[in-house]
Amino acid sequence: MFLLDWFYGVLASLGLWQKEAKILFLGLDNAGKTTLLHMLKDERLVQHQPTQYPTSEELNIGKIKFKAFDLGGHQIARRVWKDYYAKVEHGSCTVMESLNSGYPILTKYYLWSCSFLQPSSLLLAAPRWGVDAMVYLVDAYDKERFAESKKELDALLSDEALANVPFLILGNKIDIPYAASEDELRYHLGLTNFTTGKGKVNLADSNVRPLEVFMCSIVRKMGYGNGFKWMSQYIK
Ligand SMILES: Nc1nc2c(ncn2[C@@H]2O[C@H](COP(=O)(O)OP(=O)(O)OP(=O)(O)O)[C@@H](O)[C@H]2O)c(=O)[nH]1
Ligand SMILES: [Mg+2]
Repeated sequence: MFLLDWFYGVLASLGLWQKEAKILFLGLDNAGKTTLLHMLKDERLVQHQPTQYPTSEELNIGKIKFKAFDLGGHQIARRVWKDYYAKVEHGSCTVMESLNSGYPILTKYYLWSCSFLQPSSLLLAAPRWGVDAMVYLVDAYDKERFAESKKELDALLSDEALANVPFLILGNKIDIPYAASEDELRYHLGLTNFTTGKGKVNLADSNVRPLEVFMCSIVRKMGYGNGFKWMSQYIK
């Protein structure tokens, strides 16, 4: 069973062995979310079109269940991020899906969204999920967009629905010369005093949300493994 051994090895090396987790990949468009997802899934580097519609990848082998949602990072896609991480609240919150756009849209957003998205046909109920961990990707080379990325990150960090969710911030593309350093990225994202420490840091009794920055290059297969290992200690 060489293949299975190899596969267990990959998940174990990422610290995801015997964990069952829903992980959301967010970040601006072009940050590298889909590239990362596919690298985790089958270690293949594939060139992707910008993600138009939410996709999920599920891996089930033995006791491991690893489900990742990749929502796309362009402007319209960002509106539905919340639908994917908000916890189920009392009663049911109606989430609708426009078949045209592929995006589930909360009822209250629906009216003002529709002229943009022009949904025509059936509306389907879609579930809402809580998430176990958040992976937020930033293109460390694209310094002009740090402010935009910070704005979206701040909105996520201040959302009560995510109050206790561990955040792994990945500064991607460090293979490109002049990409930002870790300190630079931390500074521009306003995280200088908010990261909780690498390695094993027990935050269980502290009510502090685990948050850390790791630099990586997905195409070089480096850096993100340490980030996932760090994150996995906080996934129950
Ligand atoms: N140099 C370099 N390029 C990368 C790296 N990771 C991803 N890319 C490139 O960045 C571009 C965007 O990657 P995607 O994975 O499609 O980005 P995304 O976050 O899914 O973007 P949206 O789907 O638009 O939200 C692609 O051209 C990738 O090949 C990296 O580590 N280094
Ligand atoms: Mg994508």
